[in-house]
Amino acid sequence: MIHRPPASEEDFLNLIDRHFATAHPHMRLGRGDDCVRLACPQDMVLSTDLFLEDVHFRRSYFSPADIGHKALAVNISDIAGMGCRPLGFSLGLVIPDDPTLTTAFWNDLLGGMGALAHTHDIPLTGGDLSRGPYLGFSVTVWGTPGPTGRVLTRNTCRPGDAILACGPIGLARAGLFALEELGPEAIALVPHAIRAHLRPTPRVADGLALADIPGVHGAMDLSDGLARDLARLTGPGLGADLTLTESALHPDLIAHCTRTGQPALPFAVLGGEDYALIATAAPDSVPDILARIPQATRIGTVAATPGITVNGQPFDHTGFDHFATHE
Ligand SMILES: Nc1ncnc2c1ncn2[C@@H]1O[C@H](COP(=O)(O)OP(=O)(O)OP(=O)(O)O)[C@@H](O)[C@H]1O
Ligand SMILES: Cc1ncc(C[n+]2csc(CCOP(=O)(O)O)c2C)c(N)n1
Ligand SMILES: [Mg+2]
Repeated sequence: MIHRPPASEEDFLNLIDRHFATAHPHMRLGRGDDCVRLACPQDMVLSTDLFLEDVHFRRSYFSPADIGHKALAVNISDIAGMGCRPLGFSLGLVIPDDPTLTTAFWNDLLGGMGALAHTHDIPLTGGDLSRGPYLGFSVTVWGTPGPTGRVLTRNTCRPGDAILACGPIGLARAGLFALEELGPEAIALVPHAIRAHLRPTPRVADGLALADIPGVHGAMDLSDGLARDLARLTGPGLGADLTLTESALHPDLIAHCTRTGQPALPFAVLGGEDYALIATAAPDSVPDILARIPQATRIGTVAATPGITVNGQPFDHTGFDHFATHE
């Protein structure tokens, strides 16, 4: 039976129960009723993200466990981008009529998701499932601020603020392009880039640390690439002067760009799906930030006029947009 799709909704829900506990201190009443009853703190943040086959992932190079991990990881990353910690999540599933989506497949997928949920000690509080034209996930995750009660937002920086990044820039894009070109074979060439694309790590600890430093003015997670997300961080009327050297980029990104004959810096600035955090901060707080978050790097300065420059040159390409035809 493990090699066939679950036979009924009830079978599916039983499978979910095998991977996710029905009791947790955050739930006063767990899955099984019309609604979950939560034990919530007063101050919460909440976010929803879709994760769709052939838009966000492909089954040809994502393992089932990778799909489960990333569907949840990109959502937890939004909580991290607010400087908060996650508390729980719900899961919407769209499932095509496909004999290869066996119980074994779902066990692996829910196992990948469950392992990440376990890492962050967050319960699956409920969800919904339906037949549909292709495989898709809608995850809603919520969280709460850290001990200081501070939430980091966008549109809160001033000209002259430092721009910082926690996590590699552009690496996941190198992984995506290598996988799209070569399939799973790409792992031998650029293993870190492949992992960055398939298994992003939500940077919850970094976000909480940023929220704890008064000089930090704002933050967000980087999903559409610096070229598109920087303007969202600074808000209208401001821009970003980036100072980036190739030596600051990950060697796998350089290897991918060298092999495919393209300049590495623009590739990195366009890069999407890194789920790094970007933050703005008063310049005099940068040493404190770098001391407390050693993996953070300063990548530039907030400019008083809109637009992005990279090492003094205007950067006119835009990053990822679901509705644009070109990057
Ligand atoms: N269908 C929708 N209905 C209402 N609000 C939406 C809808 N889609 C997006 N939004 C809101 O628009 C804002 C930007 O959404 P978006 O999904 O681009 O978030 P993001 O954090 O910038 O990207 P990502 O989700 O990739 O991290 C969010 O506040 C989101 O809640
Ligand atoms: C098959 C395939 N084609 C293209 C991409 C690239 N991609 C898809 S969504 C996105 C931005 C983040 O998503 P969202 O804005 O929905 O949160 C990016 C960069 C991919 N991952 N897989
Ligand atoms: Mg986000």
